Amino acid sequence: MSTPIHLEGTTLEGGGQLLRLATCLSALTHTPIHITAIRGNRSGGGGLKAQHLTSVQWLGQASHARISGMGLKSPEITFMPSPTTTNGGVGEDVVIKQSTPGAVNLVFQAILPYVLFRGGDEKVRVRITGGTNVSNSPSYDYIEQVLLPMLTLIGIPPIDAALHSRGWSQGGAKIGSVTYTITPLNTKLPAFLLTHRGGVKSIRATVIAPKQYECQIAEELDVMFEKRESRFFGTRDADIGITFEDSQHEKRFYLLLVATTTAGVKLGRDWLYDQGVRAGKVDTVIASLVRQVSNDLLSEIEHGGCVDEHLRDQLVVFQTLAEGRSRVYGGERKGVRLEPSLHARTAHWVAEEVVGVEFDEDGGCEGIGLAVEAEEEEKGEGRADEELVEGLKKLDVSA
Ligand SMILES: Nc1ncnc2c1ncn2[C@@H]1O[C@H](COP(=O)(O)OP(=O)(O)OP(=O)(O)O)[C@@H](O)[C@H]1O
Repeated sequence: MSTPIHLEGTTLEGGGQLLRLATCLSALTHTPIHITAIRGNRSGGGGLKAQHLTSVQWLGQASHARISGMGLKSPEITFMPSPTTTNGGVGEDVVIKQSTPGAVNLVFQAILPYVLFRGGDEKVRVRITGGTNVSNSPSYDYIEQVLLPMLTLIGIPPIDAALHSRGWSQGGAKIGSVTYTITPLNTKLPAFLLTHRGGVKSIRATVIAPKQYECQIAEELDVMFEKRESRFFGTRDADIGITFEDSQHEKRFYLLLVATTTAGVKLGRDWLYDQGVRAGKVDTVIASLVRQVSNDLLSEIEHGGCVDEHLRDQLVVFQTLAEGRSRVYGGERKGVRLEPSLHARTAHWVAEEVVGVEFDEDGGCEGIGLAVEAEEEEKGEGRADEELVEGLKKLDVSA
């Protein structure tokens, strides 16, 4: 087996995304890696948290990897996937349990490319428990309204999302659960171009907050939309929808705004306010929530790019694995191209180190054209593995 590629975990963003992307690419391409100073740029000493352990453990089982260094707070791991191709997909039902409200969608982010590119004839239902609305991670609502439609736009078979219950880390930890139904790819993902944005044709607001504030938040949103209509929609008629859900706790205020363009592009921005509201301060919290999220969405619309800040780094893995040159236009300000976020630059770096692709300044990348393993089996290189599928069906991480 070749010497593992070394990745220094404090590079650029230096958080958990570096670990997730590196292990996923390693598992898919059978490339051994060694990551040191894991999450070294995070406060509290870094190292593996439960959510990271869950993802690495699942990918390790799926790729028959030998892993050393697994454990809570561990600062380094070596991940050595089996060099032999295995086939047969990951099974039809995958259940990943977290006993804390660790972000469901960061686990999903880690394993989705593996499920897609591993191939297989059957749809895969992935049920993950944990937090569905957790700060600094994609919420269930963002995944359902932004990431999944954008993946369909770039050529991934539509993925269905079903929310069984919400999971929160604030207002008393509550474990939620989600099922994503994924159709694995049956051939290489062709290169994609996300370069034409189109004009904004509709905006949808998703509000999750204590029931008694429903009317007040709706009014605040109405006033904001009226003031900013021409900045959002230009000369087009405004098409606005607001949905409200009771968050059932004073510490849970969430707002997501998603713009849909004439080219089918989705741009989203959100904020989870989970600090608790001091007596007499609820007006300020609601006003800040609406102002902050609408400012963020406006700035995403005004740069003219085809991805919002968060989606940009989440598409890097698909550019890397597609066949041919994919390009994602990230927008510009005052005639100057917008720099990718630190998360996006970190993802570029990881992909460059692990599989040798190169990202250019225009958001372009020649992908490696990863063959789905079902294709390889037809050529006689794969082998079915019932035992593995059984193991992956249930992963229960109670760390
Ligand atoms: N509001 C949001 N909406 C959508 N995606 C988000 C949002 N906030 C963060 N993300 C995405 O979540 C991922 C967070 O990665 P990051 O390394 O910061 O998290 P992490 O694994 O929790 O690690 P750490 O605990 O080390 O911060 C990135 O892909 C980022 O784009």
